[in-house]
Amino acid sequence: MTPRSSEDLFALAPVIPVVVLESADAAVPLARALVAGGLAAIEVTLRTEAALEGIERIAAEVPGAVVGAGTVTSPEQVRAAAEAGAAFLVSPGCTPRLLAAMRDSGLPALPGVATASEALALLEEGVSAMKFFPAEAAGGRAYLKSLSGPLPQVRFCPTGGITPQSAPDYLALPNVGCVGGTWLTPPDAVAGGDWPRVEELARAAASLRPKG
Ligand SMILES: O=C(O)C(=O)C[C@H](O)[C@H](O)COP(=O)(O)O
Repeated sequence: MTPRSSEDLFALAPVIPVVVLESADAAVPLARALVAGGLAAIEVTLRTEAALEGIERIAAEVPGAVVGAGTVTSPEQVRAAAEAGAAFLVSPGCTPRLLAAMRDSGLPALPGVATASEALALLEEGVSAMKFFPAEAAGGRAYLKSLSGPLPQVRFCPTGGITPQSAPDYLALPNVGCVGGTWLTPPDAVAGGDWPRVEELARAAASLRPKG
């Protein structure tokens, strides 16, 4: 399924795995393991040299995967990600230039915010789905719960410091669409090609439910 909106992304799974690829060769088996475990949406961060090629390979070779680009911080990166075949975009923060480029790409996006003012600025632009980053460091679940009072129309994907233990508490909030995290792809498992372990972690994450 190709997500047409950020709400579509939220509907794919309770967790978006955030993936740091040191080698493009790991991209396809890693994505296959995540999809086999039940996590279709995969965010490949543009923090490494291998990221764009990894996105390209996943988009071309892994049916069922919805691969997006994370750590998008410039209009140039938006264009490169779209060219590589990214199906969605995620950024840690947002600026007017970055938002304009995201819009121009036509791809669903989760621009990052960490405060009420930043969320209001995006709302003024008609954006109501956002990444909340860095979730734990910026105030965590309590902070997001506080935002749901004055800004009930915003839905967040909190990311940054989230664990399988804390994810169900976040998912229980009315303003959380899904959560993001790197715990699905431990660096040693990826480096060692331990795809069964990645699939197992994905399966556990795909079955996470809101607490309470
Ligand atoms: O800059 C970005 O857009 C990122 O990709 C930041 C990541 O969302 C966090 O680094 C997640 O990392 P964990 O806290 O290990 O789950």
